[in-house]
Amino acid sequence: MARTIALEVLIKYQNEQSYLNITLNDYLEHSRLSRSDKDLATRIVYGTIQNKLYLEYQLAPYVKGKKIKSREKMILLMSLYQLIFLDKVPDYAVIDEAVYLAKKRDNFAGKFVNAILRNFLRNGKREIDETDQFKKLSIETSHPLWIIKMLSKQYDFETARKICQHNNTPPTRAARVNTLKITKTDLLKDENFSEANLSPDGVLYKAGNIANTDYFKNGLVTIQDESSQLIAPLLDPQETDLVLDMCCAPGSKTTHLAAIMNNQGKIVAYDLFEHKIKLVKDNLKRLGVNNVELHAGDATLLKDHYPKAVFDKILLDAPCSGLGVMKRKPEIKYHDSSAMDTIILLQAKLLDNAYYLLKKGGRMVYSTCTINKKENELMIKQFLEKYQDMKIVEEKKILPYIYDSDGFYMCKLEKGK
Ligand SMILES: C[S@@+](CC[C@H](N)C(=O)[O-])C[C@H]1O[C@@H](n2cnc3c(N)ncnc32)[C@H](O)[C@@H]1O
Repeated sequence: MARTIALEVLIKYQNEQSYLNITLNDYLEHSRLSRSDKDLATRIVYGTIQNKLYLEYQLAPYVKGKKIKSREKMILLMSLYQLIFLDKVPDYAVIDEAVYLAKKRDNFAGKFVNAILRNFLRNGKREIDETDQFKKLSIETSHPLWIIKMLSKQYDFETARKICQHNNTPPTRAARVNTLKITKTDLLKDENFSEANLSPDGVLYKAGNIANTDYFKNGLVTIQDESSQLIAPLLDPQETDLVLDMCCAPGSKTTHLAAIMNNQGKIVAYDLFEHKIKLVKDNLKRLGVNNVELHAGDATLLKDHYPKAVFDKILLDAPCSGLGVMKRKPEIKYHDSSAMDTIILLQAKLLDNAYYLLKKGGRMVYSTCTINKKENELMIKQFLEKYQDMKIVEEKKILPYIYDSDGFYMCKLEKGK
């Protein structure tokens, strides 16, 4: 049953380009799987997508010149993932289940899948036969060649290798203490929590999914990566400030800003999508936040809705390519690189709006969860060329392998008086 669900999620992802985490959670919530079967389905789904190019490379010699339906191909990829990467699952169980899934549609497909998987077991894994170091790393770590080349050019090959290898390791379970409801000292009395590596408000949870605990349900903690937890403190909002959060959903940083402000002052928060505003509302309620005025709206048009220079502080946590979070969201690796041009234009427009609305002497933070310099350092360089009364106060970049956290960029800027 775990594999049936894994296959359905993978096919939906493939056909609809859906988000893996949302689709998987949806299927798991409506299933009757045991905890351990849910874990297995999760590992198969994430592992197959995380290692997709490598698995396709392993499959290639067996399907060369043959017509293969996309459903059968997915069954083969997820079975190869289990045979290669999961030690505790017996080979015969993987093959039996694969044949069962394939046969559901047609008997011949069952025989085809059986023959390929048994051949693979006889021959074993293929060594990567590639002399070009970029192509080799691309197959080895299942990152498209354009990402390997981009990271190698912007950093260097060794750094690109470390980033891509790290992206295939399991993510940490980081959470943020909600200081509106509990102190970190009190939370750490439960030994399932330990100190985080990087964020002063962060903790790590050792006992499974924190979302299922009363700590989470009662709003004492919230799930947030450690790098992301550095952004609200960098803005340093005060209890008397009027703060604008331009792209707020699902509200991780809005609620962090509110906690730092002790629920005082006011945060005006926007996000483009109505359905995401609902997620923010739920988080505000769960975490006991009550100083936020929430709007669904396009933040590239805010200049038309507010007078110039009204906000003391502005957070622009911009939509981005997400290349810093490929470990937690492996499907990002396979997004079309051409989407980047549209994102860059959007980021520049949002920055124009932030500039217009920031008070003289006010401070803003521009942040992204990508490590692509065009969306980060270069974006800010162009911004500073355009608005010469802006200056950088502090700039930080976190590569994902350094603290085992998401890759993030954050830049604090000040407007001249
Ligand atoms: C990086 S996410 C924000 C994460 C959020 N700050 C948090 O910490 O939970 C970027 C958000 O920008 C929103 N967005 C995209 N285009 C936008 C626009 N034109 N105006 C406002 N929000 C936008 C997306 O819906 C997405 O929720």
